[in-house]
Amino acid sequence: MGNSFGTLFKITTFGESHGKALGVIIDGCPAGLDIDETFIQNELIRRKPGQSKITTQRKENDEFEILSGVFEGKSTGTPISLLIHNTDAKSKDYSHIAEKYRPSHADYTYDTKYGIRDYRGGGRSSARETAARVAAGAVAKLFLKKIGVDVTAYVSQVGTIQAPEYHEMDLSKTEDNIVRCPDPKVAEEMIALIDQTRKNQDTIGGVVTGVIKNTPAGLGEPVFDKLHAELGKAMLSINAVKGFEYGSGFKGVEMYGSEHNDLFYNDEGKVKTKTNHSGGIQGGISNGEDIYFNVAFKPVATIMKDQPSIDKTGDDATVSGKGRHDPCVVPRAVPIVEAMAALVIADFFLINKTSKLSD
Ligand SMILES: Cc1cc2nc3c(=O)[nH]c(=O)nc-3n(C[C@H](O)[C@H](O)[C@H](O)COP(=O)(O)O)c2cc1C
Ligand SMILES: C=C(O[C@@H]1CC(C(=O)O)=C[C@@H](OP(=O)(O)O)[C@H]1O)C(=O)O
Repeated sequence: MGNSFGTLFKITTFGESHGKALGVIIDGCPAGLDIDETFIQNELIRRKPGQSKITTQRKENDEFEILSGVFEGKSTGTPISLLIHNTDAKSKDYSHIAEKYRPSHADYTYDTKYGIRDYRGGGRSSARETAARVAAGAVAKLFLKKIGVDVTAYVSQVGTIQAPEYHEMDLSKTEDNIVRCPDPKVAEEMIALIDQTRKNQDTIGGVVTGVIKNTPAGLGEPVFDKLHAELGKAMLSINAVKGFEYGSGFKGVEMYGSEHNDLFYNDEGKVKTKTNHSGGIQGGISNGEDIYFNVAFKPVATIMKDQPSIDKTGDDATVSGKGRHDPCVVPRAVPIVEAMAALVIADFFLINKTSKLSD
């Protein structure tokens, strides 16, 4: 609850957007894992702010320091703690929201719950916190690499502009453009739309699709902690997320059972299905097919225009758009979605180790 996530591969994050630093404690990473710091840094670079004209202009390098849990390049089985300093906060630009509530951000709800709010940027509610998740997710990815599981994500929609289905594109091209859509033509249209929206002092939403390949069959709990339920929780815990669907998702309701059922066949001794409307999960448990899912992100709340709102006393107030903000979150949300997915799969992999005598 609160600041922690996971059962056996557990993380706790800490820190605020304009505080001294933020970080994560990873508790449960098995000992003996090679902790490739260059890989972790690259994942943080993929998420960091200030990377292109279609992201927030705050410039953080997001360099990290490991404080514990790693010895001679390997995890020791003790908690791994990892710190990222904030170096470009410019907190004075945010005093205008000390007493006023930005529509659709977390200002009002934080004040209501705690009676005190770090108004510098979004404080704890800022997606800056997700840097810590990406660092932890990178460690989970290193663990998953060992067992051959591959977690990727890409931008599949911005506004009404949509990319083709994931199997119709080369996902290795996702990092080739600043919006992180593997289809170069669609990517260009998405970038133009985000850029125009930014110039209009507005923001826009989008969808990130996650694809997990080579998951062993059998991960996930059969009742409450189903694999898709945990993936859904992980994704819905990311800032600005409004929807989660996996496999055929909401579109599946338009099909008949005869079309929707994934027919089994024997592929030289391996059980496979001819279609994958199940999204690689049946009964809450992975079946070995690709796991794929969509995560919907709303348009960013802080827009660069004046908007009517109220202040702390309930009086009418105008909130002006100040500070440095993303015009659309999805390009930078890609590594966050991957990180959260990797944490869920790593966690279930450890949990599964205790579910069968023969393992
Ligand atoms: C990668 C990423 C970047 C974001 N950047 C901004 C931003 O610059 N400005 C903003 O107002 N919200 C931004 N958000 C969304 C807010 O953090 C989020 O709307 C806020 O915490 C309120 O939570 P909610 O939208 O989930 O209700 C971003 C979200 C993500 C995932
Ligand atoms: C700094 C980052 O993105 C921030 C996410 C964010 C928000 O409200 O979510 C608001 C902006 O920053 P601040 O907290 O200063 O208002 C973004 O720049 C980051 O992701 O590292």
